[in-house]
Parts: sequence; C-alpha cells; structure tokens
Amino acid sequence: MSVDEVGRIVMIVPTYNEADNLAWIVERLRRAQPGVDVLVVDDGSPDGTGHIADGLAGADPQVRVLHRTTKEGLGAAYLAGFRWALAEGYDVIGEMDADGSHQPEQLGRLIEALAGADLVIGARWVPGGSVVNWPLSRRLLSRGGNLYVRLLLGISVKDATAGFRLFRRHTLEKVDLDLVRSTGYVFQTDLVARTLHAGLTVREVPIEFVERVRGDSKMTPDVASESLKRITEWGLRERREQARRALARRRDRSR
Ligand SMILES: Nc1nc2c(ncn2[C@@H]2O[C@H](COP(=O)(O)OP(=O)(O)O[C@H]3O[C@H](CO)[C@@H](O)[C@H](O)[C@@H]3O)[C@@H](O)[C@H]2O)c(=O)[nH]1
Repeated sequence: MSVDEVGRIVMIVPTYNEADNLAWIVERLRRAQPGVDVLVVDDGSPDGTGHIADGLAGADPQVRVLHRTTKEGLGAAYLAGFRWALAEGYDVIGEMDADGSHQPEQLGRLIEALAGADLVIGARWVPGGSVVNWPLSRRLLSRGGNLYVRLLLGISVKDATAGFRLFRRHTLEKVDLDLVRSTGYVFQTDLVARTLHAGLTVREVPIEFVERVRGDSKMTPDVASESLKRITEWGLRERREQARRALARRRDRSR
C-alpha cells in the first residue's frame, strides 16, 4: 500500500529533552516520506526542545506542535497526540521516537503492511528485525519483557513494547482511549492488547532499531516497575476471567 492509498498520515513524535535530536529526525522523516505530516508532542522540555519544534513548525506547514506543561509520561503524551490527530481527521496515526532509534527511511515498510492490518508494528524481535548498539542488559530487559507479555496476556505479538507503529483511525476509535490508564512505556503493550481484544488485526514488520547516539533514554526504574505491575495485573485478571468462563461452561453442561 502506498501513502496515496491509505489517506492522510500523521506521525506523532513525543519529546522530552530531545534538543540535539529533534530537527535531525523531523528533517529525515519529511525527506523520507514527503506526504506524511508530523506532530511533535513536547512536555515542556527544559532543554528548549519545544522552541526547536516551534521553529520547525514555522518553517513547514506539515509540522505541528502540541505543548504540554508537565512531563506526564510517554503514554499521556501519545494520548494527547491521538486525540489531536483524530480531531484533525487523519486516516492513519503513527508513533515514532525522536532520537533516531526508529529510522524514517523504514516507515515505507510499515505503510505497505497496512494492507489487511489495523495496527502495524515495526518489530525488533521477529525474523529480519534487529537492534544496533544496545547493551546486553537492555536486550534482555526488552526480550524478557516481551516474553512475559506473551505468557501472561496469551498474545502472539513478538514485540508488543515497540514504539514505531501505525494505527488506522478506526483502531483508535474502537479502542476506548478514555479507559487507558498507562502512563509510561507500558502504554505500548496496553494498546496492542486492547487492539487484539477489539478483534482487530496486528501485523509486525521487521525493522532495525538503532540505539540513540545523542541525549539520554527516559527509561527509569519507575517506568519499568509500572510495566511489570500492570502486565501482572492484566494477566491475573485474564486468568480469573478464563476460569470464570470455564466454570460457567461446566455448569451449563451439567444442567
Ligand atoms: N512528551 C514526552 N515524551 C517522552 C516522555 N518520555 C519519553 N519521551 C519520548 O519518547 C521517546 C522514547 O523515549 P526513550 O527514552 O528514548 O525510549 P527508549 O529507552 O529508547 O525506548 C525504547 O523502549 C520503549 C518502551 O518499550 C519504546 O516505546 C521505544 O520505542 C523504544 O523501543 C523519545 O522521543 C522521548 O523523548 C514523556 O514523559 N513525555
């Protein structure tokens, strides 16, 4: 599928202290996919990222900026971006990091994969996918986290924590965004689980993820522990639900 076939696309780029990366990544994205719009969602970065975003938006009408006053996490920033993009009438709403980990030159692969998919994920942990320059500890955290997600939530998606993705508009409309409570990176897994629960199709395409060379990751122990806590809660709730359904079926049969 090409950009012309899928309709209007916007890539949401959340930023917190990405002054050294933002112009570089937005320019790459605009060059790689001239038909795709960009929304930067900045949480009042103290390093002036918001001013840089305003400069980019002033020079290019296809770049827009949403300024938020406080840092409330990746999930909260994306929720604000999704609501803006839905109100603006976009057909496809995407996610991408600002630090160059997600390569705009690979976005075309995700757009092509929208044929027959409601959510496309640029995945690291599928055949053909890769990660460049991550230490072993971060690889283990990501692979272990994804394994935990698959086991607890009973889903087959291999890279549910990945943040390079495209949602079709109807997917975000069907997933009730008002019910989403995840604020940190677990938001990514939350949205995959909700998409599958809604009976929609998730497709993974391999990407090469490159660790940032400028600035710092915003991954903290709090972000990791929110992920662990929420995935465990959802997994246990799902198990209880399955047990309740099995009991109800047994009762029905014995009547
Ligand atoms: N607005 C806003 N942006 C944020 C916040 N926290 C992080 N970001 C932005 O979100 C992007 C990703 O943050 P990083 O801190 O660079 O993430 P990473 O460690 O490389 O993250 C990897 O793991 C995440 C969780 O699985 C993935 O979501 C991400 O795609 C990537 O694979 C960056 O553009 C960063 O500025 C926040 O509270 N507010």
